[in-house]
Amino acid sequence: MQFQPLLEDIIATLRPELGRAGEVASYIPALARVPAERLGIALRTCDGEEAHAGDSTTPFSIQSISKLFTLTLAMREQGEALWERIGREPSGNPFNSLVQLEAEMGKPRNPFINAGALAVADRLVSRFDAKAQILAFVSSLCGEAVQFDEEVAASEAATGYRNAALANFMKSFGRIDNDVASVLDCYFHQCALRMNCLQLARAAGYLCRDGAHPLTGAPILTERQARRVNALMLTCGTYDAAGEFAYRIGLPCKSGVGGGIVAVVPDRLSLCVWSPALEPSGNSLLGIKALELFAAKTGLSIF
Ligand SMILES: NC(=O)CC[C@H](N)C(=O)O
Repeated sequence: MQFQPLLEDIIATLRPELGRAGEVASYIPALARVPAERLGIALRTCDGEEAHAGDSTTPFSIQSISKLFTLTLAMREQGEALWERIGREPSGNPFNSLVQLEAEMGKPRNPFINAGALAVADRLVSRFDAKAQILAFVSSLCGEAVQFDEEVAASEAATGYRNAALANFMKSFGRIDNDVASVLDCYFHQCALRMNCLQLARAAGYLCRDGAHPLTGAPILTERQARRVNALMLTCGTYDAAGEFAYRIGLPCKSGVGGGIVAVVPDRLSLCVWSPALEPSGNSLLGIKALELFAAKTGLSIF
């Protein structure tokens, strides 16, 4: 398949829609300043072929896409024990919702909502210098040094009242071991990783290769674990829009409020789209359309 002209065609088709609809996330002040009129797409196949178009090398804040990488680190470290603290069911609620946590005694529904990612961050903070580990891991996956955007991390820390509430609430149920401040610091930094579409398409490559490192082939996860991360992405990776994503796109996806979405075609390729204007559930509006076009034009889907 000729991926480069296909990606260029998707960008050309959607470019006229830039700036027309959706809202850039404004609840994190540093994100509100990102221009909405950006659109990039990149992919990397299992054989190492790459294609990219539009704003595919412009760095952005990966936000909740980071939940993929921290979950992977925690699965590597903890194996099945991780699931004593975190569930595996879609929440059907916004990513930062508090409502289920009380009824479910502080056990988050899944690792991709904020509460779940905070519980994962707690596991990582217990084990090692979590921020350094995350940077080293993600840099290794994409083969380039990635950095935290300290301005975004500070901006989240200054306004992250809901995340602080979620972490404190879980702590009150005895489900967070470390002090809340260090768990939040880890979480705000992982969300503030700055990467571009091409780096993310590379970094997510282990998910289309049965857990093998995208560049070296070394095992990152077992085949079974990789399959399970894909299952969680499909059911929980795009919050309360997961059903709509499965219906329209049919691929495991993980989104972030920075406007990025990573998608996986198992045994074929990993891809990333980016456009900062979001629909109401916090997923990139044109990112969804780009993935929908990609799935329609290639016929690639898990169904
Ligand atoms: N969905 C997201 O990308 C949310 C991440 C964001 N940092 C938050 O905690 O609200």
